[in-house]
Amino acid sequence: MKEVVKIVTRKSQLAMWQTNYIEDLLNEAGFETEIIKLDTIGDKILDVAINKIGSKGVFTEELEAALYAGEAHIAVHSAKDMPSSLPDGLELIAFTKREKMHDVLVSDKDIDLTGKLTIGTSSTRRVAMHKRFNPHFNIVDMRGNLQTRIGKMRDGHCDALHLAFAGVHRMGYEDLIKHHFDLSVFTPAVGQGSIAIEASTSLNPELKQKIIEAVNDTDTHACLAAERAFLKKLEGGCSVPVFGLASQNGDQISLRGGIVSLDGQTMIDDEVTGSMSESRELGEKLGDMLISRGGKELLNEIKRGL
Ligand SMILES: NCc1[nH]cc(CCC(=O)O)c1CC(=O)O
Repeated sequence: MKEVVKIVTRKSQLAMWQTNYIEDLLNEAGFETEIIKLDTIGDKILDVAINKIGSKGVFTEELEAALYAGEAHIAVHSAKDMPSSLPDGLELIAFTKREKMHDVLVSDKDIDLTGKLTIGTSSTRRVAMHKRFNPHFNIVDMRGNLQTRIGKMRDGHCDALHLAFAGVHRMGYEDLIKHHFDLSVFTPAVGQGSIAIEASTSLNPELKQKIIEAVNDTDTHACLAAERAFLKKLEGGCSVPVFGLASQNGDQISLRGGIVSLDGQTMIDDEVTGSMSESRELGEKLGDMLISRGGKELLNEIKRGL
């Protein structure tokens, strides 16, 4: 008899794509899989901006309850949606090989970036970056899953949606991409493009090891360790305008990251390079560098303004 891995996930189409991707990896490794689908607060409350809902784990808490209760062995998340600190007794055990990390503009129309475009997004990072780099854009809040947002765009709420390439690609909307943002200018949120596996620290160690072997990409894991350590130093979640992206070259990791004020006026950013075996320390180092340049004060000011 094959061993069964019980997987808990959100119900959205993107979450299901990502869960099916994990299922395939586990099935190839000889496991059977069972899916439990749950709604999170982030899925239920759609008329409030994410940073106003208040809870840090808006897309994670209900899934974590299933892990605590032992109803599921693992939860599947977009790595980007994971707070930098997890609740006691839970850990991220694996990260999948990353999809392309950059952001894109999606639209039915031809897009002229020099024009007065109305852009839909619910990310404070994207709003702040546009205020800095594209102050002529009009930004409107756009919540909901990808399908809902595209529907709202087609109803005339905005000219284009600002989204992660990864989600657009996974949902098959690539032909609507009208612009690819440059990674070095429009640096993504920490974790963008990777799928994270969360488990209880009391998960059977042998099962945990087998799941890691089936799912984890070592290079991505090292990059995400650096990015998440950086975010943790800044005590940031996915709702603050912090960006961070690590890339790996041989046994070296380079990490670029920063904070941008909500009005786009102030940006503190820097880059560090170091050994892949010390990726977490590298992230902490970059965090400390930004803090010494006034990063904490900037973040406090941002949090007051949210
Ligand atoms: N914030 C929601 C979210 N979480 C993960 C993705 C896309 C997939 C990914 O980045 O891994 C998205 C949508 C988006 O930002 O466009």
